[in-house]
Amino acid sequence: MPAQPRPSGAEYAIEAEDLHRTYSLRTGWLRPRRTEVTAVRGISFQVRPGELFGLLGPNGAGKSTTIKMLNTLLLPTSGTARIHGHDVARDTSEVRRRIGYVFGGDRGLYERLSALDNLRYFAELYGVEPRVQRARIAELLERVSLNGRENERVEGYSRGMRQRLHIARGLLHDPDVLFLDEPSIGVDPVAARDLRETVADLRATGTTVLLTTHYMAEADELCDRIAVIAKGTLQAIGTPEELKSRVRTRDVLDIEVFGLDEARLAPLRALPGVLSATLEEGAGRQTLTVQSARGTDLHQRVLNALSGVRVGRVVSREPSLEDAYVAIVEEAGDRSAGDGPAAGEAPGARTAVAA
Ligand SMILES: Nc1ncnc2c1ncn2[C@@H]1O[C@H](COP(=O)(O)OP(=O)(O)OP(=O)(O)O)[C@@H](O)[C@H]1O
Repeated sequence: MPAQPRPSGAEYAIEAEDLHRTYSLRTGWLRPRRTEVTAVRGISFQVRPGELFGLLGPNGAGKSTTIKMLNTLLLPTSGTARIHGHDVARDTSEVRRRIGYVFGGDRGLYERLSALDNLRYFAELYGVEPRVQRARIAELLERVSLNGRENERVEGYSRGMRQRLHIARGLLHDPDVLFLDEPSIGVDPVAARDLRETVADLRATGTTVLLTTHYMAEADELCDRIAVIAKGTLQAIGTPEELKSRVRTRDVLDIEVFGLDEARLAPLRALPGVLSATLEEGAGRQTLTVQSARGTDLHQRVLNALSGVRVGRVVSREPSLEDAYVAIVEEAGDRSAGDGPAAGEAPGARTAVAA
């Protein structure tokens, strides 16, 4: 749990109450018509001050839409959200004063300017008082480990350095709540580790963090609690350990395979005792993960079902947060459980097949 939450009059830093959001789209060219996409259908949760809270879910689950409603970029279609007790729709400027928003990727920094000039520019823009700017920028550069590199142009920065600069930018006005939307996307493993340290250090300042990520190891390491969203609704919420306990009664086999076609997963689904099978592709290799009820010795039967497929290492292991996540998302009927990179640091594609 966080060391020293910031004092606040409100019990919760973030409150979402039955949030809904529908997008209206114009489709068709000859005969245009309006269609509606409901991205978020009744999401409620609370985050305590100082908590590091993860929001996980497959592509299209509604994470970004939820964050945009919480950080005032989108109005909810119905429901309410509050930041430290301030309604996001009614007290917009007070909410904006209290939040910072950091998104992954390359947008949002001036390439031809140095890190220092970027921070000076945004400090002006965010109305940081001139007399506190200098000390604040120096403190943030140190906090994100960019001190000593602040006079270099951002165009020469690595992805990891840019992300840490993004975090410094998001903290310039000393927000109570920081939204971190996929901060480690496209960042190499070593830089991702540094980034995680930066995020973990935010705890010591009492900042509340809402983090979205597709990297389960990152969520497991960093988050006090995690909410899993699928199909626009909240499927599970709890500490990483609580979520993992949902699959504690399962056995997991990781099998390295080569050239496995998705169609070959069908016989695996049919095996008695198989609860799920996912195929992850990344860094030139495939890993087949099979979950089964504890005690069902599936090892040989799974290998028989893979006859003709080149098989490498086979590892039997304890269920991880990622296995819990796959189980939760599949229970929600979402077949894209593993969309995007998930287990390690390297981006990979996953195909989930519910048994
Ligand atoms: N501006 C928009 N107009 C229409 N539909 C949208 C818009 N933004 C999102 N959607 C739809 O709303 C649903 C939820 O999208 P959202 O971006 O919130 O999901 P997500 O969980 O953040 O996904 P990802 O992990 O891919 O970013 C999807 O079906 C998406 O296509």
